[in-house]
Amino acid sequence: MSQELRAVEWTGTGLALIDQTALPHRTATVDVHDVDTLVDAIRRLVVRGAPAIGAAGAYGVAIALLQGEREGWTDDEVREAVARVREARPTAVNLMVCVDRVMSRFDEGLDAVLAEAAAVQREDVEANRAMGAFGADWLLERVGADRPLRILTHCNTGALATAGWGTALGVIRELHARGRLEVVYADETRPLLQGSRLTAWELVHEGIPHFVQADGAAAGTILRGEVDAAIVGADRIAANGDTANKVGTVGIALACADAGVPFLVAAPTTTVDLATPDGTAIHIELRGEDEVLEWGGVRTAPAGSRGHNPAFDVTPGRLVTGLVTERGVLEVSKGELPGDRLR
Ligand SMILES: CSC[C@@H](O)[C@@H](O)C(=O)COP(=O)(O)O
Repeated sequence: MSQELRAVEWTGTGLALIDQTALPHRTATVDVHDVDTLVDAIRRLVVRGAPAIGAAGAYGVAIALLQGEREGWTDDEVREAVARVREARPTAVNLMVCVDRVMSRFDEGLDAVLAEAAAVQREDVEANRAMGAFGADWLLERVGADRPLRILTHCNTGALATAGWGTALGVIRELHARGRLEVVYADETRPLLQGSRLTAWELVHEGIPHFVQADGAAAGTILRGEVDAAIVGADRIAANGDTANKVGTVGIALACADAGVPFLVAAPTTTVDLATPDGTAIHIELRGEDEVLEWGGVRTAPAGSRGHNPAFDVTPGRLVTGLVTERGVLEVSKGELPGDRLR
């Protein structure tokens, strides 16, 4: 890609968000100047991916301050509006962490808030670049450097899901840049197709060879020996390494464990929630039934069916071969736990 994508951009007066619901067929942006629009954009997945919603939430504090100025809100009303942004989605801890970080500068006013939000964004890109290098080094050392690697990934963890570059997709981009990547198996990622719509779109733009496959194909592809490693992102990682990520992830981890294929999670330390002891304490977002009962606004399941639509699942830490953060790689399944190593 000639110019790095920016899913979340501060324009000087508001946010310009790439509308990820419209991709890959239409490239559009949603302009955000008020809190309701931002909360709606986060809920509808106009902006999505844990680090990207963290960045949007960080700038959300500035949006609330500016709207408050225009509409004569009290400080408490601005804080209430910020709380609505902070709670727009429950699983990705980055949203809460980034909003809280920027709120620590609230009393200093708009310039300080904007400087902190810009730092959140800049540091995320730096973290992604570092993860790319650590993850690629680990894979080439542990999996083998004798031939280019075949990597499976799930959901979208690229520039669209972050402040830039990507987490798991950042490792994949780094392998490609080093000439050590053969092919990517990109799971389509039902029900909202972040894999086939967004990851494949990024891979096409990067010129990275890939197959889009149905989620149900992943375990078979792994067990047939067609994958050297799986790499995914995360929405929240507990102190014991249990990892919440897009629904479907735990099945990939189980297949990898059975096949002896490394299963890596790549996420910045802003996704590690040391206050959460294990995966049972992670709030899993339950989304609307229509997302699984309909496609493109047309009902696909019979009338009378109910839909079960958890947006995420939890992979036990014992199945996580490596957790790649900007601080290096922890071999979680061998007992290198975030709670011990990342405090
Ligand atoms: C770098 S993005 C990491 C995760 O947020 C990603 O894998 C994921 O599960 C995104 O879910 P989404 O519902 O699309 O926001």
